[in-house]
Amino acid sequence: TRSSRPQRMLAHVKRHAARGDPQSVIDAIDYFCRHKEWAMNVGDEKGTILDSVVCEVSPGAVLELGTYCGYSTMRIARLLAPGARLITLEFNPANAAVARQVIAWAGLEHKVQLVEGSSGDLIPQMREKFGIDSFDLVFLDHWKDWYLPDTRLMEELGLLHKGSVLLADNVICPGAPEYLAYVRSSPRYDSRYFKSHLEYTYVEDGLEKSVFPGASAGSRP
Ligand SMILES: C[C@H](C[C@H]1O[C@@H](n2cnc3c(N)ncnc32)[C@H](O)[C@@H]1O)NC(=O)c1cc(-c2ccc(F)cc2)cc(O)c1O
Ligand SMILES: [Mg+2]
Repeated sequence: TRSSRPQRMLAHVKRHAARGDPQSVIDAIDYFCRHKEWAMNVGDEKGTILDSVVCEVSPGAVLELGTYCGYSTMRIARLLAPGARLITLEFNPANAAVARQVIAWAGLEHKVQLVEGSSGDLIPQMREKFGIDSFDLVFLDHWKDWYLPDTRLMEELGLLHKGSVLLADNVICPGAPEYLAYVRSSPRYDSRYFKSHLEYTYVEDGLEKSVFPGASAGSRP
């Protein structure tokens, strides 16, 4: 049967990127998406904003929702300190299979735990299955109407601590209006919008960075 776009992207990586060189894998995917076939990676423009937030937070524990082909997984993992961990969740098995190979080609598999399944099912298992107490950084890039329920779930499970940072892709395109309204209005978050463009296009999009000041915030009279 005909190959999928993620499979063609992986073939392009294997042909043009150097094993063990994350930047060359990132560059190969950006080239493929800009000059051959558009794909929904966070991309190079929003990717530099993601990089700057990762460097600023220098997280010990990161959660990514929506791996897709592993592009943002690599952008984050390549910047992590030794011993820091990135858990990424992907519920489409075909996408997960491509992402595993992309991450391995970049030589980052020892920093990344890719788990197949739905965020709604897996987030409640973070402690028992992965020994994670809380996350310093969460990158939300899965179904856009799951951003809010999953954020509420992480709050309720105590997976966010004072200073935890939520970084959400696509808050304009395709858009996550309920999530935006929540993080921008809730006294529980200090939220800031980083204006950019939809990956590989001139359409407006951006990232919303929301810092969780702590469970006590917003509950004081
Ligand atoms: C949702 C996808 C990304 C991946 O997320 C996995 N996923 C989902 N829900 C869950 C879950 N609940 N748990 C775990 N994984 C989960 C899925 O299988 C995809 O592989 N991302 C997008 O749809 C996306 C779309 C666009 C886009 C923009 C303009 C257009 F004209 C067309 C498309 C841009 C972007 O930047 C995106 O990020
Ligand atoms: Mg996205």
